[in-house]
Amino acid sequence: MNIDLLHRLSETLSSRRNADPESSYTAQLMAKGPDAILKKIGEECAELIMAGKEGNRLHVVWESTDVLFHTMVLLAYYGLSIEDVLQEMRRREGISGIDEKKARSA
Ligand SMILES: N=c1c2ncn([C@@H]3O[C@H](COP(=O)(O)OP(=O)(O)OP(=O)(O)O)[C@@H](O)[C@H]3O)c2ncn1[C@@H]1O[C@H](COP(=O)(O)O)[C@@H](O)[C@H]1O
Repeated sequence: MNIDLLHRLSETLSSRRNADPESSYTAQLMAKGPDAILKKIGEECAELIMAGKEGNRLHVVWESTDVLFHTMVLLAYYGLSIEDVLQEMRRREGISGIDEKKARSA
């Protein structure tokens, strides 16, 4: 994964928070508020599920990118970035899924 690209994209998305809604797709989506972003994530997740069911690898990559992009828009909306997600992934590194499940239910 090209982490620099994700950091650059995070910065761009963060700069869209107070941008003119007419100036970009992201600025327009953010101006509509969290419900609009969440609706978009829901739609993109549904499209990813359909792509996964059909088994078209290119389609799976395309829809995964849409899900990741819109998730990053939500993060930026709340003043977060991909770095916050990477930090959580680093924390989980080496923790088995079973340990994580126990930690969540504790
Ligand atoms: N990676 C993306 C990206 N992925 C997907 N999309 C947009 O997400 C939307 C996906 O929604 P759909 O597939 O449903 O397409 P749609 O029907 O056009 O969308 P809706 O009108 O229904 O919302 C499309 O409009 C895509 O253009 C993206 N828009 C922007 N980026 C990146 O974000 C940066 C900032 O974008 P802007 O703020 O828009 O300039 C860009 O430089 C890109 O690097």
